[in-house]
Amino acid sequence: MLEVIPLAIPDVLEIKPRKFGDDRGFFSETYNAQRFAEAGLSMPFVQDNQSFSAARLTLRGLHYQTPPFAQDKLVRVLKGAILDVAVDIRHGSPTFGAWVALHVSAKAFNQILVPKGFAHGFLTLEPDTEVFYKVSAPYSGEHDRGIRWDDPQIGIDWPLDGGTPVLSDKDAVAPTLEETPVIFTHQA
Ligand SMILES: Cc1cn([C@H]2C[C@H](O)[C@@H](COP(=O)(O)OP(=O)(O)O[C@H]3O[C@H](C)C(=O)[C@H](O)[C@H]3O)O2)c(=O)[nH]c1=O
Repeated sequence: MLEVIPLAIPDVLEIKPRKFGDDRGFFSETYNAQRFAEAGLSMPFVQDNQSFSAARLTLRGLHYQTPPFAQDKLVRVLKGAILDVAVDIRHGSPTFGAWVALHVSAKAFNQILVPKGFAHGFLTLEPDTEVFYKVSAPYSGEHDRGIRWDDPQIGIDWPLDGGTPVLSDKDAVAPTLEETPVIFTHQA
């Protein structure tokens, strides 16, 4: 019922729920707490988010919330496609400052699980892209933090093809990882 594939940073997972197709179309349980628990994923999702980005090359991120409002995120695309990126910001992690990316799209019907301790962002690859994601802690504006999408020390290879990303004012002035205090530490 659930395919779980660790990415290059194995804490970050690709998830593929089962899809039941028939003459009408398809049905899928896109989230099932029991199935997730059976796969060792028992984070308690408490909030659903949805964002719509009209322009291709809209870039949202890199974001995270500080404890006690740190969030695990289960991200999928209802319409269009994104390159979804997770950056390990756990001090002491062997992959601290490293990033991993996954193409997530309505067509692929895949999801990405980004755990606490990672900064998260995505670049839309098509216009009118709609992203839906579950988070394991409620929003808290005062705990909402960002890191530069183009931090040279992280070096994310965003597929901009020479284009300029559409950014929020907040994301345009985010600090670098180096300028960010220690918030998460790696639990070996
Ligand atoms: C995230 C969030 C935002 N808001 C309000 C705050 C702002 O007035 C407005 C837009 O927020 P923001 O510009 O932070 O939205 P995004 O740039 O899409 O941020 C999100 O996108 C990146 C990819 C993430 O990983 C985070 O989930 C989240 O930070 O919605 C809420 O009321 N609740 C929320 O949970």
